[in-house]
Amino acid sequence: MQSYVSLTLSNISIERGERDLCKGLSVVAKFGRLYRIVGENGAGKTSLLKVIAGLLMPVEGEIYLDDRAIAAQVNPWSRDCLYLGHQHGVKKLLTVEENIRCYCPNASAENIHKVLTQLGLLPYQDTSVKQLSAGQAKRVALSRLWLSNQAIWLLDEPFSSLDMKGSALLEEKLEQHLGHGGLVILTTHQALLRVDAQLIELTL
Ligand SMILES: Nc1ncnc2c1ncn2[C@@H]1O[C@H](COP(=O)(O)OP(=O)(O)OP(=O)(O)O)[C@@H](O)[C@H]1O
Repeated sequence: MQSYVSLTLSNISIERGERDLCKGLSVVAKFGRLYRIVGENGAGKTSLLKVIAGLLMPVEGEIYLDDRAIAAQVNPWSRDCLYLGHQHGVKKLLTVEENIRCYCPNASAENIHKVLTQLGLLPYQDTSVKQLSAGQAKRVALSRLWLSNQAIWLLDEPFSSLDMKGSALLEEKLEQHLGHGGLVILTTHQALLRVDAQLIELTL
């Protein structure tokens, strides 16, 4: 994993469907910390995550990784940034293991076994995702975090559908990522029990 100091959102304005979602938002997000985007339904939390992920263009503003504008990055942004949207992003007709192999084609059999064990998915390794519960399918989607090399995790509602054990497991993983110098920016309607969150408030 590459090491960085900060991700800076500078004067970001986002508009969707001719509605302003945020105007002139500036945040310096430090690596090693977790940022939680807060705001009511429709405030623009998902939209802001998509802007940071490079999936949506802001009407103005710039994003910098340390002192380099992301647009000017030589390496693809995906090398540093893992975005998990609140759609599961799992292929329902594939098995659990096939999904994980799609996400991480270079993962060793040993690592995949480890991740399946940690996420309680080992008994479902060869089961197609369409036969899983919502929480189990969410665990498949989240397996990317266990195999990720990216420093920046952008997570839209990562706790949704997870039971208490799954939520604790995910928080532990986030804590570990921060401890390794990673940066997490997420949305969640759930209280975080283990990790301190800095808030990015979206209010217009
Ligand atoms: N594809 C789209 N085209 C036009 N407008 C959109 C589109 N997607 C979302 N919007 C609008 O953008 C606004 C912000 O949506 P967004 O999903 O970012 O909010 P949110 O804060 O994540 O909401 P929630 O808490 O309900 O998940 C909403 O008013 C929504 O109607």
